[in-house]
Amino acid sequence: MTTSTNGTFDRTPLIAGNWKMNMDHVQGITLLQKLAWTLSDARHDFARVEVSVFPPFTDIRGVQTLVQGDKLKLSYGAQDLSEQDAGAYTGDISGAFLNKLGCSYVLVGHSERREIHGESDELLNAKVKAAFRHELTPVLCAGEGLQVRQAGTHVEHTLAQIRAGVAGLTAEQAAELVIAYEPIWAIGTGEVAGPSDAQELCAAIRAELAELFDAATAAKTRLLYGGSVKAANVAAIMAERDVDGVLVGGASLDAGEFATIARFESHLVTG
Ligand SMILES: O=C(CO)COP(=O)(O)O
Repeated sequence: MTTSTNGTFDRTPLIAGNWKMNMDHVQGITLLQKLAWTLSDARHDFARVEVSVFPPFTDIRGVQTLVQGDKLKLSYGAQDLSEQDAGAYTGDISGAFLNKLGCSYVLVGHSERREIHGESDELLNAKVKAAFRHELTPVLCAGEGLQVRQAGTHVEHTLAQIRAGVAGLTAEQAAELVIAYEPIWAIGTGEVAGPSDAQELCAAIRAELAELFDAATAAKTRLLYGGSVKAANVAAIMAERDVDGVLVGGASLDAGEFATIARFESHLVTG
C-alpha cells in the first residue's frame, strides 16, 4: 500500500469480508448493522478506505435493502457467479441478477471453489468475462497449497492461475480488476503468511500484469492478501508496498473485529 505525496492512497485500499457459507439472511442483517454502527461511531472515511462484504446469495437482497435504505457507504458483492448469462443452468446465478441487486463485486476462483467444485482456470476466465459483461468487478482469487509452497514453486503456480484468469481482458478491464492472493495453507488455519510473503507475491503479480498489459495498468490494479487476517496482523500486512487490501474470512463474521481491521490505519505499526 503506497501513499502519494498529498497523503491519499495511490490505490483505494479495499477491506473485504468473505462470509463464506455463514450467516443466514437474518443474521447477515444484524452483522451488517453492527458493522455499520461501529464504523460510523469511529467516523470511518469510506472514500479513503473502502469496506465491502461478500454474503451468501440468499442474504444479498436484504443487504441491498439495508445499504440503500440507510444510505450506508459499504459496498457488497457475491461469492460466485455463473459464466452463463441465463438459461437452463439449474442452481447457478447470473451476473445479471447480481448487478440488479446492486452488487459491485463478485469473487471468482476462491480456492474453495477451485478445490471443492473443481473449477478450472478456463472456467474462471469465462466467469471473469461474465462479471465484466454485467458491470461487476471481479475479485480473482489465486494462491498455492502447502505442497506447492514447500516445493518453492508458489510464485510460478500463482502467476499461472492469474495469467489464465485474465486471458483476453483489455487493459482497461485489467486495471479495474481486483486480484486476491490467498495461500491455501493460510486459510482458516491461523497460519498467516508473513507480510513479506504477501508482498513477494503481490509484487510478482504486479510485475506480471505489467508484462501482460503495461506498467500504467499494473499500477492501477488492486491486489489483496487473504489468509487468517485479523485485527492483530492487518497493519503489518497493509504496510507492504504492493498490498492494497485484505480478503478476510473468519474475522469478518465479528463486526467489532472486522471494523478494527477496516481501521488498520489507526494501528499502523512502524519499524
Ligand atoms: O479464504 C479467506 C477469505 O476469502 C480467508 O479466510 P480466513 O480469514 O478465515 O483464513
